[in-house]
Amino acid sequence: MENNHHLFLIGFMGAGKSTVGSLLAKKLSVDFIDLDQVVEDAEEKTIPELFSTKGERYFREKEAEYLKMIKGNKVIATGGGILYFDDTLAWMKENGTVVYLEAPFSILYQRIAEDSNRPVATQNSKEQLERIFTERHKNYQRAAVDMTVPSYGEIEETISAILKKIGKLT
Ligand SMILES: Nc1ncnc2c1ncn2[C@@H]1O[C@H](COP(=O)(O)OP(=O)(O)OP(=O)(O)O)[C@@H](O)[C@H]1O
Ligand SMILES: O=C(O)C1=C[C@@H](O)[C@@H](O)[C@H](O)C1
Ligand SMILES: [Mg+2]
Repeated sequence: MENNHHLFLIGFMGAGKSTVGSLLAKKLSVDFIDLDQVVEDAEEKTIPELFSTKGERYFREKEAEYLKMIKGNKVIATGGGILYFDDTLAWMKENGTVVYLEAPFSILYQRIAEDSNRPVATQNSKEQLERIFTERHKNYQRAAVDMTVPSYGEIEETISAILKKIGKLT
């Protein structure tokens, strides 16, 4: 059986995975999948509803399960907690390229602070969130050693940097 060749965008909440992912997919003329949206559609609940009714662990399990069902050659915006289970990264590496959209915590915090759709952001203080960020940043970087792209300037620059990294732009 042939492997998939997806492009997985990973990174903290507000890193731009959804925004960049959808524009990038258009440029590459491939389908875009927002994994958070896939989970919400399949479960017929919003992410805050899933967290409050079924719990975080249930959401994480479903997120990993639905990710592994995606076939083909797509740009996939993952959820910020996609590295929750170790084997998810192994699966992503076997099924495509993992790109980390990186930005400093101060910028990410500004982007997510006003939004109530991210339970991990609303349920933690700024200090707690920064600790979560510091821990995850190490893991995101390790997961995408040569594929880390700045995501705090112009969106077009982020897209060009990804295209360069994946060899679609010289
Ligand atoms: N260079 C950039 N790259 C990506 N996003 C940027 C950039 N500059 C500004 N932004 C803004 O940052 C926000 C990123 O939000 P987005 O919802 O795409 O993040 P996300 O990574 O999908 O978050 P989540 O994990 O919560 O789904 C958007 O409002 C986007 O316009
Ligand atoms: O960083 C996280 O843990 C999350 C990020 C979002 O993309 C969603 O997947 C959900 O809100 C959890
Ligand atoms: Mg998103």
